[in-house]
Amino acid sequence: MKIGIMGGTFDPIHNGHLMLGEYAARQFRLQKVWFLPNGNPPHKSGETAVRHRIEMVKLALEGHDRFELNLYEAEKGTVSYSYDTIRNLNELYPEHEFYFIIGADSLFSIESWKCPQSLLSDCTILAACRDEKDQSQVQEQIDYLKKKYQAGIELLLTPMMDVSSSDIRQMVQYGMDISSLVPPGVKEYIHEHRLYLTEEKGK
Ligand SMILES: Nc1ncnc2c1ncn2[C@@H]1O[C@H](COP(=O)(O)OP(=O)(O)OP(=O)(O)O)[C@@H](O)[C@H]1O
Ligand SMILES: O=C(O)c1ccc[n+]([C@@H]2O[C@H](COP(=O)([O-])O)[C@@H](O)[C@H]2O)c1
Repeated sequence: MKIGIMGGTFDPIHNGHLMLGEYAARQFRLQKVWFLPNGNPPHKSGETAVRHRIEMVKLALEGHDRFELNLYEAEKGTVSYSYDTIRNLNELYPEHEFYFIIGADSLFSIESWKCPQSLLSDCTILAACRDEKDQSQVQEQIDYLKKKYQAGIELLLTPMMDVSSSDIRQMVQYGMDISSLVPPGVKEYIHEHRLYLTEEKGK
């Protein structure tokens, strides 16, 4: 089966993440997209407790038949590096073909990730470009990485969706309405558990 991997901190998950999963599935005929909230992100700190982030992912995925929650990184207990996740998923599920979905900006930093050669050899990367004017720059970077690492990287075209988890956290703190940015269940969860009301996040 062709499986998309959407890794992220999802603090909180938002409509941009869901849109990315939908476009990847449609454009590359992925049968499933697995959402992997990371327990200990390699590049961020002070994130909300993983149990909250998992619950919000569960609520957001309701009604999306192709989307599934995968707890591999969340339950790992150590920092989750993408190369290690993909290597382990390939071992656990040799019958599947994995497509790692990332924002195109990550393509410009992926060489500083842990073991990029391993990650780039073990799966196909789908790099989402959100801005048409940047498309040629992104294509140049794809060509560079493909040549250097013999990598499989494809351009994923998505509409521009100007939303990020950091914006949402700030909006909640300022008492602003986030209804258009997250699924209703996620909005309710954030309010019920009083997440993001202060700079210190829910533990
Ligand atoms: N609005 C969006 N449109 C398309 N892709 C997005 C969008 N927001 C995030 N992504 C992608 O989703 C993946 C997971 O992102 P993450 O969970 O870090 O969310 P984020 O909104 O970027 O968070 P933060 O604002 O806290 O950095 C990344 O590959 C990121 O590039
Ligand atoms: O493996 C790494 O070194 C690495 C470094 C930065 C980010 N990642 C992964 O990339 C995905 C999206 O990360 P980000 O920074 O866009 O939120 C998420 O699954 C992270 O675990 C992975």
